[in-house]
Amino acid sequence: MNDSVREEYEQLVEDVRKYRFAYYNEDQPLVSDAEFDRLFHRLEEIERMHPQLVSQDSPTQEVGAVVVGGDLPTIEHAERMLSLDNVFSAEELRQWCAKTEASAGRPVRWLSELKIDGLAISLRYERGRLVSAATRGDGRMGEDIGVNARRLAGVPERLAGSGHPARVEIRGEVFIPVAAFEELNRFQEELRPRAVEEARKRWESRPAKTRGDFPEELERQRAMRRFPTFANPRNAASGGLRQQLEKKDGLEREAGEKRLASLDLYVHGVGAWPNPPVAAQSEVYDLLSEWGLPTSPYSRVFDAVDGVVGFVEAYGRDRHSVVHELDGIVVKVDELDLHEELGSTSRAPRWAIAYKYPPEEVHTKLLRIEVGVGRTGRATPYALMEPVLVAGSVVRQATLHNQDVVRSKGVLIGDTVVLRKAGDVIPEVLGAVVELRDGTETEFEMPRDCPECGTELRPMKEGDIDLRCPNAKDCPAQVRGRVEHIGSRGALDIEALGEVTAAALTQPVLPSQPPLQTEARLFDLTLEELVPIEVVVRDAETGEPKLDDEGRPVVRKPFQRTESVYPPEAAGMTPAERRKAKIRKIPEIKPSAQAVKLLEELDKAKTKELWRQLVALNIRHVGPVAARALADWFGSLEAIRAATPEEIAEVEGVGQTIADAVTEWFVVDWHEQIVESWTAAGVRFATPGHPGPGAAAARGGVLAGLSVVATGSLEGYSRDEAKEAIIHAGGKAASSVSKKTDFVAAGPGAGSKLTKAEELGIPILDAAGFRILVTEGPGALPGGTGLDAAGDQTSQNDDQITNDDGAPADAAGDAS
Ligand SMILES: NC(=O)c1ccc[n+]([C@@H]2O[C@H](COP(=O)([O-])OP(=O)(O)OC[C@H]3O[C@@H](n4cnc5c(N)ncnc54)[C@H](O)[C@@H]3O)[C@@H](O)[C@H]2O)c1
Ligand SMILES: [Zn+2]
Repeated sequence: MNDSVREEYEQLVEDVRKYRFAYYNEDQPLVSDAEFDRLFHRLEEIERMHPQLVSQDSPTQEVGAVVVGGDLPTIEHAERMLSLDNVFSAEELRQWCAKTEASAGRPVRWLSELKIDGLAISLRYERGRLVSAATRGDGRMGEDIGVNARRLAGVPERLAGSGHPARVEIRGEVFIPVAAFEELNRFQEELRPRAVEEARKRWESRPAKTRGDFPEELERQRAMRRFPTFANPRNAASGGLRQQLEKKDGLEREAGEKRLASLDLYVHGVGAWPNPPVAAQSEVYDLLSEWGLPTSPYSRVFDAVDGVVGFVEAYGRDRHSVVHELDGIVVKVDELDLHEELGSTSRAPRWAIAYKYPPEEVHTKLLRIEVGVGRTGRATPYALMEPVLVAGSVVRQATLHNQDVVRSKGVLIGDTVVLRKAGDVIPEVLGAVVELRDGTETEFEMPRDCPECGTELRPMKEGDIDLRCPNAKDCPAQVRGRVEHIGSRGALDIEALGEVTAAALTQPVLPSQPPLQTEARLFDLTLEELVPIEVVVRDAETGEPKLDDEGRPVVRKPFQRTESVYPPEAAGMTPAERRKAKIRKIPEIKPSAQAVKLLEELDKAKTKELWRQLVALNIRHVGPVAARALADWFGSLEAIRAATPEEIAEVEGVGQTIADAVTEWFVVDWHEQIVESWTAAGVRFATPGHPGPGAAAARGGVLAGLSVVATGSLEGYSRDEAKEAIIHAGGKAASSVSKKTDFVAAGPGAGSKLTKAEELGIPILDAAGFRILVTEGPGALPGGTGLDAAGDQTSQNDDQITNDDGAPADAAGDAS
């Protein structure tokens, strides 16, 4: 063996010891579990290759924590508590099962259980009475957590039933269920303002002359440290069980009580019980359950390994359907006589194995915090991290929402942070690994000015946490957002106008003056303007510029292509003449197909429906549904502009919020300019043939005064089309069923709205009935109008349909 291996080995031993201590004794992991497992595996590998290295005190021979020197007294286990060996793939699992069956010399039944991500405890019962409770510790000695364990719901003071052994150690896992964990963190949050208030009281009780100003910010930060957001349930459970409540008082005591109350337990084994009256581990569980101990409802026994692998795969897909966090599956030989026969190593039994799922929580480095500005001007800080694989995808960016969230997470730039994929998709920074700081980390400061246009950020309303860039008119980020929105499917649906094109038009590298400083000139764009544009290619996910091999941003020219053509002097020459004159083709810059398409599509968009034009104006709250209602009622932008807020609010499907937003929109100069220049460019802000405001109702539309709910999928109508048909017929397209609803049209997939309608006795129509209703009116329905059941003809404006974002989530794709 060479020196470098020895060196690596010694480093590994040292690291594993250090990480274990931090993890078990301080509930403060320094590396992620995946990283720890990797190091541990490497250690095992080196020892397999160089057995002479293995000494008794190698970490591979030990169960885990060091228990001496802590705050709690220690207790010796009657039988050692062991850890488990790991496998990381179905392949390794099958190999392990095959090997185990070979050692057993006969087929084995496999008990498969969820591996609970909690901490192991041992409950010692003598003749059915609880005498002590301890953590696993180093396997021989554990910490005495009897006082707290006695308060867990799953720990009976006396076992139920009879025939209890003289002595038995019941092993289990203490954990915090996912739901309780979320509640616990909410509780911690609620304690913080209370802590600040207490501090304020103490401050007020001091003589006014000496006390100075109340240090509110300082107290807020102190409260954050006293009642932090827990990063994961396992560590919160471990600390919760090992806390000494009697030493706490006040809010700390309350927090401790809450934490203890959030703990739960499943038992999964026994120790120091020489002759249990059963033959299988699964039967042990039945017995424990009869004794009143909580066993896991998720365990299954399989005759063949395929069943086990299926179990592993099923929970791999469905991890979040379980009440607790799990980090793997534990597979145990069910037959107890084989446990004896197979025995254990000094660290783990040979009759059980833990299959570990890939991690969903990882550590990575927080490189920078940047601030993005969106369509409505909101400034959102987001974390840029060293790329890391979590739950199957590479993550490098996560939103931090606002400056308060950054502060409450306590992360500094340069920190090692804990990253999790929440709800399986959205990456979330949970917090920092404070112990790994080296002093070079810096605090994030929310920039004073908009990073895109330099205007000072401010809250729009008093008390708003979010800061916004007030420069709505020509902040490039906001213009880019609005232009992209104009192209989206819920607005003018312009395929060539996606995010890259929007960026090219509003924030190009070249020319230095972007073609669009606001959206006013959108319909005046010319090929000549488009062709020279150069834009930086940005990562769709992070918004960061993509870099080439030499670290320079990748720049594209989406609107130009190069074509080789003969120069003008070659005009009219034959190929032979050109050859003779040595005239070659020269490259010439031409508009790309993308440029041509964009202008064509823009041209077509000018005469699209009025409601689409309204959505394209980016008026707050005016999304497709509200825009349709406005367009149907007023028939033109001119009529909408001429209306008072009261008149607008009276339109079915529109309420005061939208009405105010619309009226306020017209007051702004540069908004008027948009309307003017779009009109001049040929945008049609009117529905041809519309007879004027209130037409449908004035015409006495067939549904005038009636409220209709459409639910489920109605053949021949999309959701929006169904609403549109109702509004068009002069009716009110309501989104929830109430006593005021006159008809419910229900197709396949209709859920609670249909049930509600049945309960209320509201007439229910299928797609065919709905078609008759919206075209010919209720009188034409087969079997009469059904209006007897629906008394109220003057349904009110009670459910206005607003959409804060003003658009559906799907934006048009970018063809470039
Ligand atoms: N991040 C770090 O720095 C760090 C340090 C040390 C250990 N760790 C992590 O701790 C774990 C290793 O510790 P370990 O020795 O406790 O091993 P382990 O967690 O891999 O497996 C053994 C434990 O699983 C528990 N368990 C859960 N459900 C069970 C069930 N149904 N049946 C039987 N046992 C069940 C038992 O308490 C048992 O002691 C690894 O996940 C490792 O990544 C992390
Ligand atoms: Zn700005």
